[in-house]
Amino acid sequence: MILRIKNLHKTFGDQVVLQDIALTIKQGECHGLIGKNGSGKSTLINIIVNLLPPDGGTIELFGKKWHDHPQAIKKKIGVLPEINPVIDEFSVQDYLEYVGLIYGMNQELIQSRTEYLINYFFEDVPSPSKSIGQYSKGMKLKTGICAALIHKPKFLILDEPFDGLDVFSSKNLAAFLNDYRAKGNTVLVSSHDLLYMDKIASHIDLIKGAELLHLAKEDVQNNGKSFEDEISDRLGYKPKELGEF
Ligand SMILES: Nc1ncnc2c1ncn2[C@@H]1O[C@H](COP(=O)(O)OP(=O)(O)OP(=O)(O)O)[C@@H](O)[C@H]1O
Repeated sequence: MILRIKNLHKTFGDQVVLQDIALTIKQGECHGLIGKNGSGKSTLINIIVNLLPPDGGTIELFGKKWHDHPQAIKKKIGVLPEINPVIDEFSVQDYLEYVGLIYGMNQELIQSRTEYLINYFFEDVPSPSKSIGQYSKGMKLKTGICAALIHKPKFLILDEPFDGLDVFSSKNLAAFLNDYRAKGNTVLVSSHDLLYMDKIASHIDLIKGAELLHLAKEDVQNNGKSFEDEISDRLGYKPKELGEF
């Protein structure tokens, strides 16, 4: 088992954001986490990756709890959090090297992985003399995605990775994630992009009213409705009356 969550609760003040959440993710699955703005996707991801404490419940990654085995868990997961932690003063290459060194990788491996990831995710190789702070939002996002992958994590967790990528980069990321999963790795991705969720997810987890609903991908696809319509119906999306503006 890659991830097992039981009875998870989280409140901010008197706002219940996550209530009695259960989630099991097995090796080789790709879970798409979907929910409206403010539904709790980033809160759930932040709790899973130990950036935020839950108010109750248990979380096990690779059969281990965070407080017992923090280093062992960290080595096996790769994370793009909602707030992308790139260091603006570094070049893209230096930042990836820095992250690789934190994972204890040797220079040769860092260099070959950096080369591969930059060639795959970037249209042009970023200038080593240009700092990340001088790049666009999409370029920073790509740097964050590369950093999450540098140590080839067994469990990749990406919070809204398609939010800011151009169409070609989004297609490349989707293809990469499908291949990564096919190689036996496991993926959790939150996104509002239902097109890509349909393309990459083997399982769908919907946050609705602080609860997590689990949908089998085949059920969403096989009932005659489009993926988008099915998800919208499940979330209870009702178009607003336009009225007079
Ligand atoms: N530090 C905090 N203090 C108080 N409330 C918070 C805090 N962080 C999140 N919230 C609230 O928790 C709820 C869930 O927020 P979260 O960022 O997890 O939603 P989300 O589903 O990721 O939203 P989006 O799709 O807009 O990124 C929101 O109502 C938000 O205002």
